[in-house]
Amino acid sequence: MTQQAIEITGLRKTYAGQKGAGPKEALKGIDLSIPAGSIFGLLGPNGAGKSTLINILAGLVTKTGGHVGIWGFDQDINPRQSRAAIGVMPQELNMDPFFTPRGALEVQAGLYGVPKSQRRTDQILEMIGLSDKADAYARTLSGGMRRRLLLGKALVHAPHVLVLDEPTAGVDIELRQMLWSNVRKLNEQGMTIILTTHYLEEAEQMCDEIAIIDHGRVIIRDKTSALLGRLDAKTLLFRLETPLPELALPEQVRQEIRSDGRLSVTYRRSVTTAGEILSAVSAAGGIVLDVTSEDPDLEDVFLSLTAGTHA
Ligand SMILES: Nc1ncnc2c1ncn2[C@@H]1O[C@H](COP(=O)(O)OP(=O)(O)OP(=O)(O)O)[C@@H](O)[C@H]1O
Repeated sequence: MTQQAIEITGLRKTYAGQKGAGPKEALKGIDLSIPAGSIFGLLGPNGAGKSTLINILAGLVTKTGGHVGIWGFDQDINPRQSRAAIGVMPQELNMDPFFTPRGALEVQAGLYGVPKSQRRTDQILEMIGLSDKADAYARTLSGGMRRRLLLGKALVHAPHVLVLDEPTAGVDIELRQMLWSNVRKLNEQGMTIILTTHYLEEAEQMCDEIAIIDHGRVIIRDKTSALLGRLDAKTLLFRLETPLPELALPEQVRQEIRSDGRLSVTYRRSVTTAGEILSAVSAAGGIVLDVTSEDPDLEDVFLSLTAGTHA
């Protein structure tokens, strides 16, 4: 049996009401196990409860009910061991401006009780590409460098599980690639990775398995490939000689003009055939210069699962 890096059962969190508002039930009974050695994606719309879940794992938010096991340690019974098993790279970039990267890593290692002889400060600095900035004040570091330092800080105690909360939100392509190559390397060395991201394409490329959280509940959890296979949606893309008025197509078929001018028609293979769509295009007098097809991506899965649940 695969060892579970994380085992969560019946996890609930209710925040006390703020400014006259009633209590907020952010997690409504989450059951989730994350296999050791995997790269696991945690997705969901804003306010779904992802940060609450991560903060509970990190020991920063107290749960209202349920059980959390990290690397086999129950958070309530073995709080120290479960905390030592996990490292979290947070979203926010605020850090003490007077620390140098080396200083920040040393302090963090101290907080986790890593003895001096076991610290890997230079190795971590090299991995995150900050060796040449090791002794520069944090306030002189760029946003990208600070983010890399946050990754480094999450690694000082060599955790079994690394959690990345929106690690690539707003970062440039170069940094994104560096982060992902680091994450892949760490995963190859056996580290379990949990990440939240708004970039579905990224989750599709990086994650072995994905859970989608919505309104404090896990609404789906599956292997990434299986999740994509669940939808029988298909898109046909037409390059036409001249634009057409809206086609007469069944209601569930979505048509739009892409920014490159191509007509995109998305339909469900179990309901509509490609032939019907081609007929509608030619009935409208369309002259097709080129046609290609696209399979559904995670965004389609996501939209179809969370559609209609938001105000
Ligand atoms: N400290 C708090 N007090 C009261 N309500 C809170 C608190 N923190 C979060 N919430 C509420 O709990 C719900 C879940 O929030 P959470 O931040 O976990 O969602 P999220 O999925 O991480 O969203 P995002 O992607 O925007 O970070 C939201 O409705 C949020 O307003």
